[in-house]
Amino acid sequence: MWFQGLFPSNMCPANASAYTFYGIMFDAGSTGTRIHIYTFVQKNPEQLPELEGEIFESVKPGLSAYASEPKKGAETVRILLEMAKEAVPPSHWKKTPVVLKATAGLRLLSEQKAQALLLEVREVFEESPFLVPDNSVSIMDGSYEGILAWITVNFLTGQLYGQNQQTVGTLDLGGASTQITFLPRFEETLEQTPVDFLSSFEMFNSTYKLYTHSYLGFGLKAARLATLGALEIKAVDGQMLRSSCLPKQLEAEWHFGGVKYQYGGNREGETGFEPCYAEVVKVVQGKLHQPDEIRRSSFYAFSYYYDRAADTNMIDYEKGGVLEVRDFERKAKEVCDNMDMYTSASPFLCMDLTYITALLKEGFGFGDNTLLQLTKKVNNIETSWALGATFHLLQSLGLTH
Ligand SMILES: O=c1[nH]cnc2c1ncn2[C@@H]1O[C@H](COP(=O)(O)OP(=O)(O)O)[C@@H](O)[C@H]1O
Ligand SMILES: [Ca+2]
Repeated sequence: MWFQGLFPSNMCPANASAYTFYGIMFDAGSTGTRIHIYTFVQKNPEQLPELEGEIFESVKPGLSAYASEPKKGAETVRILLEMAKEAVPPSHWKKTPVVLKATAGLRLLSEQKAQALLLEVREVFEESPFLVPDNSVSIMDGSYEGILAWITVNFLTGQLYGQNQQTVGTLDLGGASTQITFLPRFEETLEQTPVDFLSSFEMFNSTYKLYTHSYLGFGLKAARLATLGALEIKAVDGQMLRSSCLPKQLEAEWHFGGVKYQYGGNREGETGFEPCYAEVVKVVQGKLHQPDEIRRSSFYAFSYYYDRAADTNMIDYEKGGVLEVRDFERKAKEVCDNMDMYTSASPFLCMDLTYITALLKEGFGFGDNTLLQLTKKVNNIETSWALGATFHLLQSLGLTH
């Protein structure tokens, strides 16, 4: 494969006859739309390209918030695409591919609304000076989301080439869905796993049989709605949704996926970690497959795992850090049992930390001492499925020279 030798550029000597090319990947997530502009350098025709850098920008809200105004949604993509015109020299525009992949936010919309949004985005792409491959705007299959993020992290950490490959599992917690992906080490894991949780993938001349699954409706924001009971009632407008995970006196409004929700604390009843955990655990208990082997492995965790760990100073916002699963529980207790002290943060902080704890322990079945490597960037590249997707794209287009 062409990117067999695609090493971080600091590993190879500079060469005067270097050839640079680019790839543009849009991540249309449920909470925001992001552009990743990757630069690759081919030092000479015999060598394979290297990843040189990334330009990253994002806007909020995500495309699904424009379900009823698809043209307005596509405008957000146009604005981000303007950045690509700055980043990529005009001489390269025509051969630089641009692709958008949407995730859980669009998966949850009606087919008609999702297609209307994708159509408008496609028009924005067609009007741009970039290369628009077939199928350049689509909703990505959930299993690819996990696989491609796994490829990104294991590529960036150097586990997909060289000797002593020790791949790491990945945990992604989005707004509407969540993914778990790892390379099973034990035969029993393969035997005990439903077939649709296993995916073979070829990369860097090796075939990896990965365990991967995307749980739709188990992202952090979808879980808030499930905890509040918003998914069980038909007309949410005007209904006050209450939870013991929210500050007692709180009453507020929240817009998500084009719907307005009113929510508040348990004025009369209990508040705090214990009643909150009891509420939240119902959302995950018995709903997820629990592979035994993950109790003995460590995982890279990003997206909302990272954000909430950083919000509560468990890790450094820039550098990330290593936590145990029990650290999320400890912090959830601290926040939920002292909600008055955390009034400046999001009113959902207690619920979010409690959900992360319940998802990890009761959902996936992680042990209290499972290690989580919280990571936002490796070598200054975002840990996102977008890089894995770009490798795949460039390979399919044969864009190596
Ligand atoms: O490239 C990225 N860099 C940093 N954070 C990202 C990136 N992509 C997604 N995220 C994080 O993912 C979370 C939102 O998930 P998203 O909007 O992608 O929902 P979804 O995956 O359920 O569609 C946020 O924590 C956001 O910071
Ligand atoms: Ca995502």
